[in-house]
Amino acid sequence: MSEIIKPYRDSQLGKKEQVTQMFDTISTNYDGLNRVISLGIDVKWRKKVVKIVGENKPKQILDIATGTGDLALMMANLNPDKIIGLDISAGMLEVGKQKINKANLSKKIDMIVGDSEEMPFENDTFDAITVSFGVRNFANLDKGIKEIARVLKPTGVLVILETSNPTKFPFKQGYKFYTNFILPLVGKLFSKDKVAYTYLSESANSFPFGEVFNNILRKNGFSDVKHNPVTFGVATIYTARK
Ligand SMILES: C[S@@+](CC[C@H](N)C(=O)[O-])C[C@H]1O[C@@H](n2cnc3c(N)ncnc32)[C@H](O)[C@@H]1O
Repeated sequence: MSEIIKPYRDSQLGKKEQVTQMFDTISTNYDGLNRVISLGIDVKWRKKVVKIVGENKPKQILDIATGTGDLALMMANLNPDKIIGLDISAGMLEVGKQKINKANLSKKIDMIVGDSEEMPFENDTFDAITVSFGVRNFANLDKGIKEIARVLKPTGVLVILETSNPTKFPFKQGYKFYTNFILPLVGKLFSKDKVAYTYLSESANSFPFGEVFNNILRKNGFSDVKHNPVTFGVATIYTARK
């Protein structure tokens, strides 16, 4: 089992509490910094996720670790009956709710505070579940994935977008430099939480990706697991069924 990466080295709090505190703190400038540090490419990746979800014509969608709701908002174009965005950080959800109200989508998208590892839903509730840049922040990854399997319908689809590490020269070296030096520097200069972007890059560097993550999905209740690296492997889109 790999080392558990937490945001604050000096804090006695567990990962879950630290992650909640960190995202609450950075919530108001999360969107702006997100676009900058991903050079805007995250929008392209999210579109791919929406396309896969759309192929399944879902009526009930759950976006876990929805944050400020970017993916939930994009999935409204699929015209499902309901989208629920769930997140552990009330601060991130507050920013998301403002965007949803502005887009006049508050009847279509509900934003609720909740923990991916213990969700307030019946078994077999959702036709599609998405998680973008959320799973590497879970305190207990196995528990979170099992819980997703529980609330997904037997016919449903899980789509996960998460950072991964390019394995080929020169992208591997370029990405390491970017995440080890540029990302923490941008965070130190512009974020309200000086260590947040160091945590985000450390957690990205240590997250199990590709076939290793596929096996974590299989072990916790999923089959038909596929993964598709995007932009030289900087991120990966995983799809799976129960
Ligand atoms: C990097 S942000 C991603 C937000 C959004 N999905 C996006 O793509 O921009 C990670 C989010 O995961 C949330 N999170 C972390 N652990 C969680 C948990 N156990 N349950 C629900 N949300 C969680 C954080 O609060 C944060 O909003």
